[in-house]
Amino acid sequence: MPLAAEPDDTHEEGEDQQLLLAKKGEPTLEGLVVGSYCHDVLIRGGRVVGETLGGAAAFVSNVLDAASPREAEQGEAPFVVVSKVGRDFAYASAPAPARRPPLLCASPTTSFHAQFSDAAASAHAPDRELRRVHACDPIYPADLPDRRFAYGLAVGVAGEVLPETLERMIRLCRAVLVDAQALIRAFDGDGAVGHVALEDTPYARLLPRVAFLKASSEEAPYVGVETARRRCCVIVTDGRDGCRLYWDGGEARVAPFPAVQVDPTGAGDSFLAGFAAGLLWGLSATDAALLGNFFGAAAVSQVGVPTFHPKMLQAVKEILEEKIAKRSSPCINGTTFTFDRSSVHDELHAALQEAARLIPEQQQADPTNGNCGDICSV
Ligand SMILES: Nc1ncnc2c1ncn2[C@@H]1O[C@H](COP(=O)(O)OP(=O)(O)OP(=O)(O)O)[C@@H](O)[C@H]1O
Ligand SMILES: O[C@H]1[C@H](O)[C@@H](O)[C@H](O)[C@@H](O)[C@H]1O
Repeated sequence: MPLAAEPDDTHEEGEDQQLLLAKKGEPTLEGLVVGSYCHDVLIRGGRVVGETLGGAAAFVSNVLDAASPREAEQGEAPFVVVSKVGRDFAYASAPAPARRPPLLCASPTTSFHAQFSDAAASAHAPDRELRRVHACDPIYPADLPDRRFAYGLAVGVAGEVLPETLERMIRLCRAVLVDAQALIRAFDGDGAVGHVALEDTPYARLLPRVAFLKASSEEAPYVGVETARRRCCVIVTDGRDGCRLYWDGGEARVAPFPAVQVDPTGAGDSFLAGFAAGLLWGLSATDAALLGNFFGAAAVSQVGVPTFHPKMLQAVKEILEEKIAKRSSPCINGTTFTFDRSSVHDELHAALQEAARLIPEQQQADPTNGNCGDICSV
């Protein structure tokens, strides 16, 4: 694994201007995912019921690889992951880190204990109590590659995406999508995860330069949706109820897909990546959120980072190719977005609902699933 760079915040605006022109031969829809892989320990009733690869970067990579349109039929989806782990990292050979290796640091890998309680089975209780047990180094601006990207995803889990790092992402990427959990998490002396008001953080001033901010319903009060929607499009996810989008001048509810939830971990991450993939396919934000909901539902159906059934992915790809023949242009590649539900929204939902029937097939096919038992049955 490559070694992490030393902190260095010497990049200047002028220097970044040099990067504005994409170099010949670079993929035009290349993405930049920033946030660290981590270790997740899942605990129920005082007993460890699962130990898995975690970190939004892992869930996001998994979905982007599965759902992004490919410029060529073969090969990996074009995106780079900037992530940090310690020498204790236990999942270097798992598919996401193996494809896009993290930077190696002297500090230990970020690690979370997720405590599930029976209350989590009720509709709107918080899914789990999270405690950060170890924190790896932050990701510094100098850790980001010196080139332009079509889009960026800021998906920290433990405060590793510093304000200056987000600012550099904004300079490097044409459109940046941010998970609020990267901005508003606070940790007490015991590592318990709490939240601070976004407005009180140094990230607040960057919001007008962010395209989309995604928050869970638990995080939404700290984001201040009414203020934030005047600066960027805010998406509030609400578990099995799907999500809502709020932009300056409009809002939309996007219906969920049915799922048998066994582990809610990574639902929000998978949602955001599915949403980004939808934008890459040229969908409006409200239509792209259908793909977010689809992959959120697929994520909760398995423990840890899900493995998608090839038949399901093929079905999704065929649906997108068919329905999006009527698309305008890839929104993520420009500076303006369309938000409203399109005329194909309901057709797309119905077709994806058919594909969602194939989600449980993976659970049966993958022998590593089910060994942990249900983490959080509902
Ligand atoms: N039980 C469920 N059934 C169907 N879809 C679900 C379910 N739970 C989550 N989803 C989908 O995933 C999306 C994200 O879920 P949620 O709102 O729970 O995110 P989150 O709290 O950020 O998740 P996490 O922090 O665990 O990654 C939802 O908007 C929904 O589309
Ligand atoms: O692996 C999980 C996942 O990335 C969640 O989205 C995040 O909330 C947790 O902190 C992390 O441990």
